[in-house]
Amino acid sequence: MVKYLKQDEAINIDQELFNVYKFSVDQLMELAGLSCATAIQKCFPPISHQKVLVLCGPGNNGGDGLVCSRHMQLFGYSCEVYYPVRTDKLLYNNLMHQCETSGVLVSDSLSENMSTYDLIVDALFGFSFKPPVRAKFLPVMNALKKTNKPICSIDVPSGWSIEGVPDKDAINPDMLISLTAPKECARSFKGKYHYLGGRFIPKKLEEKYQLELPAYPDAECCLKL
Ligand SMILES: NC(=O)C1=CN([C@@H]2O[C@H](COP(=O)(O)OP(=O)(O)OC[C@H]3O[C@@H](n4cnc5c(N)ncnc54)[C@H](O)[C@@H]3O)[C@@H](O)[C@H]2O)[C@H](O)CC1
Ligand SMILES: [K+]
Repeated sequence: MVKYLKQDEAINIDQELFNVYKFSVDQLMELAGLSCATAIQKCFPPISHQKVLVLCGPGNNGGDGLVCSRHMQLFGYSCEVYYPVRTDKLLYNNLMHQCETSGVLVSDSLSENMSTYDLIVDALFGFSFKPPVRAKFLPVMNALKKTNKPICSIDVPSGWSIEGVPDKDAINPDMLISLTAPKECARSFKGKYHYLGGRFIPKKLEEKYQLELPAYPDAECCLKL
């Protein structure tokens, strides 16, 4: 059985990938975002889910969302990104520029009416989230709670504490793509599709943390759990 990670384990693995294995954040984010776009394409193809809203938060989970939207646009979706709190770093400025020059509309104003979209991608918060949600993100979290459109969460359903059980009024995504390995809270996931993505963990690191990752088929970058 694949291991479910505690918050500090997920953070330590991430740090080890950067500091010991010398990956750059750009590299891992590109692989993570591509694996998310690929998994989404398998479950919600563009023919039936053309118009997509990608909600991007202030950290690397939001960065995965930016990358994911660019790949989804290439796969034939029409993507719009809601990105309210931006990090003024070269990586994020470049990711935004790449989105815009790929035809993805990036905006900092929220369309309250999510019913015009066929699919919502939730890239607001990942494994570094600490509840409760801060004021700036309450409107988008409330809109997400209300929508009846399918939600696909990247790495963690936003608003869920990483190790606990979700609140009664928490979002209930239809799809979850766990990156590297599922986090403890993913045990409460009741949606239809649970995928694993982020196929970049060296064997030695997998063994050190006893991740027990399932074998990805062939050259696939994601896997249905
Ligand atoms: N090893 C991997 O699997 C990789 C995963 N990636 C993705 O990176 C995120 C984790 O990124 P990180 O920057 O550490 O944190 P988050 O995106 O989860 O969020 C931090 C961000 O959010 C703010 N924040 C925290 N709590 C709150 C709150 N209660 N309300 C509002 N805002 C909050 C905080 O201040 C930061 O700004 C992981 O989940 C994956 O998606 C990498 O892309 C590649 C390696
Ligand atoms: K998320």
